Amino acid sequence: MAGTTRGTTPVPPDARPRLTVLSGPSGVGKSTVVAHMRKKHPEVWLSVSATTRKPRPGEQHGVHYFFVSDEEMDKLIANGELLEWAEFAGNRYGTPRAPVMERLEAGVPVLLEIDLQGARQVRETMPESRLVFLAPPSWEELVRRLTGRGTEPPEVIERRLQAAKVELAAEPEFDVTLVNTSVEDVARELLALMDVERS
Ligand SMILES: Nc1ncnc2c1ncn2[C@@H]1O[C@H](COP(=O)(O)OP(=O)(O)OP(=O)(O)O)[C@@H](O)[C@H]1O
Ligand SMILES: Nc1nc2c(ncn2[C@@H]2O[C@H](COP(=O)(O)O)[C@@H](O)[C@H]2O)c(=O)[nH]1
Repeated sequence: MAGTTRGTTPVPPDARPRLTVLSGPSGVGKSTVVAHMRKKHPEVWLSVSATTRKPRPGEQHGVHYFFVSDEEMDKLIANGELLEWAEFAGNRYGTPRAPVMERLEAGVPVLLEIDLQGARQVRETMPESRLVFLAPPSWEELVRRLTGRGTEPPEVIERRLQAAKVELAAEPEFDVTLVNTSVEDVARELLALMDVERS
């Protein structure tokens, strides 16, 4: 499903970077922050998830997501190929396991951008991971961002906002909270947390 890092020398477990998980309600700005940080630090490897959601205009298979059918997702789950997976607002999403493990073994800093349910699964299976919660400056601003993005119809926005209430209540489960007031500031803080850049 994705490229490999075959040929690289494995880094001893103690010297490997911790897996970083970025979660937060839909529309808070996770993708925007990650795109900003990777412009300056493309060496941070962002996992490409599989999803049953239909592509938005401009989204490319293998770049933004692996867009799969329900049957293909069933197989990925049944074959144990996903590190975690969840149903979110009517679609399924999951993290392909092998590419993540290969990068970590090669000493590459790895970032997952996933929902709360996925973050909880990673906490269970990889307790050494760092869980970062991205919070909006306010509820009103979250609604403004999600609506203003213009990618979902009103009924989907409503589902995502219902999920957002649950996600916001789970903030204390995370190791760190960053408030997305400024994309530049949050990207810098995330890079510092990942030991990629000093703050
Ligand atoms: N700090 C910010 N200030 C103002 N607008 C922002 C900020 N960060 C992101 N946005 C805007 O908010 C909208 C949602 O951002 P984005 O798509 O990155 O959210 P997301 O958390 O990745 O959402 P989803 O979980 O649904 O994929 C976008 O239109 C983006 O430009
Ligand atoms: N548990 C997982 N959640 C994922 C994964 N990939 C993305 N996501 C999260 O889903 C929602 C909706 O994403 P969208 O692209 O449809 O707006 C958002 O919270 C993502 O972070 C995954 O592999 N596992």
